[in-house]
Amino acid sequence: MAKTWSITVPGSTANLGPGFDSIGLALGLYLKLEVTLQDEWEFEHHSVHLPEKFTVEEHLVYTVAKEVAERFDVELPGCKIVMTSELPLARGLGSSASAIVAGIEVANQVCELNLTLEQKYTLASRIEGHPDNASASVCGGLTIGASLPNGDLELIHTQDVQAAFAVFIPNVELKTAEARKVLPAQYDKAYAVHASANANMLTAALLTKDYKRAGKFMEHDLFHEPFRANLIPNYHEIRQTAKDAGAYGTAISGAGPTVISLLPIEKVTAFVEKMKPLFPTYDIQAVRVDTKGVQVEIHETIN
Ligand SMILES: Nc1ncnc2c1ncn2[C@@H]1O[C@H](COP(=O)(O)OP(=O)(O)O)[C@@H](O)[C@H]1O
Ligand SMILES: N[C@@H](CCOP(=O)(O)O)C(=O)O
Repeated sequence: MAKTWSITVPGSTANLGPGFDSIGLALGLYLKLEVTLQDEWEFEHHSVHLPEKFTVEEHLVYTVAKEVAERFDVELPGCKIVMTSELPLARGLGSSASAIVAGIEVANQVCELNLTLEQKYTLASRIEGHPDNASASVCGGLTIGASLPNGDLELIHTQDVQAAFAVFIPNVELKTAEARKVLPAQYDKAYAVHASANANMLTAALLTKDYKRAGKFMEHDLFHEPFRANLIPNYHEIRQTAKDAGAYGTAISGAGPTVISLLPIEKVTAFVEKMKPLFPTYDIQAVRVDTKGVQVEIHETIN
């Protein structure tokens, strides 16, 4: 019997404004892998949204799968991986986190590790460096995470999100590592207290489904947006235009340069149509919330 694994990983948006490095939301834009066993590692990329030049040894999916196999002290067999993706790279839609989650799932399947959801999101968050995108890609829905001093990750997640989102994806990349360099090393006490109060309000509003208020606090981040705004094309114009067209609020998606608006479900289609001619160089899409997280289908064929 030969096995093929079909692995589907959702992309994600992180932060939603002040939920910096903690809040993630899985989006219905997917990275897909078809995995078969063979002697040597090989990747085939079938999408404009995937790296063009790469070596197997530097490929994020491979390096993560290898790291996970080594951590569990098992041999990683050779694999052929055919990938397609709806996630543009370095746009703030969690492509790196989805590749990390994919690498963990590849190792989980081909090495028969039987990882739990908790092991997957803990590993993915450690590798990515923050739990927001990684947890959302593993669990689906809305995730709120925090690492404890001993390295454990506490996560609350819910699939119950009754609001709509639209993304404005510009045709430029911004590497997350670059967008993290502009952030201050420290915050003044009063500033941090204010920033954290805004994050608390965002979280409480999201969990009580008070989306109007969630939108308001999406626009009151003090942790990262004030320092990144200049890196984000049309940041102020999009926020204002989106608000005028009925969005509850708009924030940088992850580290940018995409921005994301939160809207009442019934308004999202008209909103997107209204925005398209106003920002013609952007790919503007209504995106649904993914509620499943990473998914695996196993197909067995007789050789
Ligand atoms: N499917 C993938 N396969 C291999 N590498 C990937 C994949 N997706 C993302 N990456 C790597 O992650 C980088 C983008 O990561 P990052 O700057 O964090 O942006 P993003 O906001 O999209 O996560 C890409 O340039 C590429 O090196
Ligand atoms: N919390 C991180 C999120 C980065 O998300 P990405 O999709 O841009 O990788 C940050 O804001 O740096």
